[in-house]
Amino acid sequence: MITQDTDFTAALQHAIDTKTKPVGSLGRMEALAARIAQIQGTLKPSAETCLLTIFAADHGMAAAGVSSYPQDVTRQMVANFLNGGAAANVFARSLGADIRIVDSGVAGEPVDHPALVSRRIGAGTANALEGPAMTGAQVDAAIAAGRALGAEKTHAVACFGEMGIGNTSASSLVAAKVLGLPVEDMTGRGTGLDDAGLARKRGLLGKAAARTEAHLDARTALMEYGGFEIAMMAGAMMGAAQAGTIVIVDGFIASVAALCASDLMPEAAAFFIYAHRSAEAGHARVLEALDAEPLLDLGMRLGEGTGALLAWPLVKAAAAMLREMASFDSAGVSGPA
Ligand SMILES: O=C(O)c1ccc[n+]([C@@H]2O[C@H](COP(=O)([O-])O)[C@@H](O)[C@H]2O)c1
Ligand SMILES: Cc1cc2nc[nH]c2cc1C
Repeated sequence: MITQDTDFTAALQHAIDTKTKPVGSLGRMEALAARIAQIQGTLKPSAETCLLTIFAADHGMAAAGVSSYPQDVTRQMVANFLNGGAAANVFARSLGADIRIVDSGVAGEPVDHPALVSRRIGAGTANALEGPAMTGAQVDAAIAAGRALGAEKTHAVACFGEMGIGNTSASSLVAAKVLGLPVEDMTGRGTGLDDAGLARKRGLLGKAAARTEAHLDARTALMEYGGFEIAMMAGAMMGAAQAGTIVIVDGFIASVAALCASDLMPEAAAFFIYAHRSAEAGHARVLEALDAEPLLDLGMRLGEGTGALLAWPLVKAAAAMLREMASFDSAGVSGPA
């Protein structure tokens, strides 16, 4: 938990305001720097290292045709991540971030690769359109496994991403239940459904939502509708916050995981920095509920942690500004007249 006192907060604002720039001229970068300083409890923060963890899992719902891509893509993309060919790999390499891939529950036989981190809860969830996606034991195991991974403090910044065909459906249902809103308002095109596909998805998710009460706590919502990767990511966000690590939250699915993490562990929310506004309908509602204004708006809707990676340089630069910029005093520059 962040427990910086009012002296620290005052000293922090003073440090930002006395940098060699007109007061407030670095705009939102100033609030970002302050946030990082609060998280790290120092006026000389640093965000020089970054680890992206991608959680992959499958969804029983995928078989009902809620996505424009087949379920096999989840497994094929895991191979692509391991071969370094996905957008997340390219962005991570380009920016100097590290990356690890976690099998949270990909359908079929376990993927066999030396670099893959296996935390399989099962071979995909059950079909949440018909009954609970997972058991109580499975949701608890997924959260616990994520929490342990997130708590490993190896980097200053943790980005979390996901891969799972059907997981925008799972996320829409989880968000709707946690927020007590109609799932129709939360449902979007995911990987790219056309109008007919979206209408069909809306109908299916509406029926799935009708199985349970309008409002559910985060654990129950994850159990009824979630995915192993979403629950594991929520746990990882909680673990990272507990370890004092800055968490950069990616797009729609990651924000739903952050919503769940904030519900399960309210003090974790102070460690979350929202990377970007996804083009997925429903993200705006979730961001609003979280009172979050993301750093970027690039029209992206890929997932994999790609938006989080792109936000990391801003986080890194904001920390460097506070740590390294001269003050009016130290540089001998005249302050405001
Ligand atoms: O992160 C986002 O905002 C986002 C928005 C739409 C789709 N995705 C990605 O697309 C996949 C889920 O889409 P769908 O249509 O299969 O539910 C999953 O692998 C996500 O990483 C991700
Ligand atoms: C190709 C592809 C890559 C992805 N990465 C994240 N979600 C994805 C969905 C698809 C379909």
